[in-house]
Order: sequence, then structure tokens, then C-alpha cells
Amino acid sequence: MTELAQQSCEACRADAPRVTKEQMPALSAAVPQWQVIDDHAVLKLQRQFSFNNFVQAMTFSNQVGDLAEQHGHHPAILTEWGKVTVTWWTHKIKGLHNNDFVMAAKTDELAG
Ligand SMILES: C[C@H](O)[C@H](O)[C@H]1CNC2=NC(N)=NC(=O)C2=N1
Repeated sequence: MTELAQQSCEACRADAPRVTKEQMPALSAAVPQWQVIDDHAVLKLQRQFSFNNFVQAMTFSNQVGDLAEQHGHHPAILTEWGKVTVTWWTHKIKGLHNNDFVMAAKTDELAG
């Protein structure tokens, strides 16, 4: 499998396949700092990033936003003093797609 972070996102389609139970372990292992959460039956990938202050948190949030725009795939971003929580899922399929794991890996690269 090509390094997740080097992959590109497929166009989001309503009939795109969700990540299967069988595929989940290998994909999760590739982004070990992310949690798969069940949000009212919608599976999502979530990670919290820590910073020294609000300005650093805001800067990172904007970088994630730019990344999202660049790839046409968008997360939920919660920006707090010293913390940013990023949550990836695919709205169109109400669940997790390979794109979400790709974007999580790219987000990790941003954070360094
Ligand atoms: C029209 C636009 O390309 C689509 O609505 C894209 C935008 N970004 C997206 N981001 C995410 N996470 N899921 C989507 O289904 C999605 N769809």
C-alpha cells in the first residue's frame, strides 16, 4: 500500500464504499495516534493536537483548513487554547472512506 500520506483523495461520491471491518485494522495501524469514534452510528477518525497557546492552535487549524481545501475533503476542527481536535469522516457516505485515513496521515505530517 502506498504510504497513506502520499495518496491522493478520490472524489467524494454518495455511492463510494465505506472502509470495511476487515480493512479497518491495517488503516488504523497506519495512523496510530487517531481514534475511530462512533458518533451516532457515524464512524469518524479523531485526534487531539497539543500546542503552547491559542495562536499556535489557530495557526495549525488554518493549515489543516488549507490542506482540506487543497484536497477537496474537509474535517471538523475544534480550536481551543493549546488544543486542536481534528475529526475526519466522509459526509456523503456518513462514515469512513479511505480518503479519511489519507487525510489523517497528511494531517500528522502537518503537525510534524
Ligand atoms: C461538493 C464538494 O466537493 C463535496 O461536498 C465534498 C466537500 N468536502 C467533503 N468533505 C468530507 N469530509 N466529506 C464529504 O463528503 C465532502 N464532500
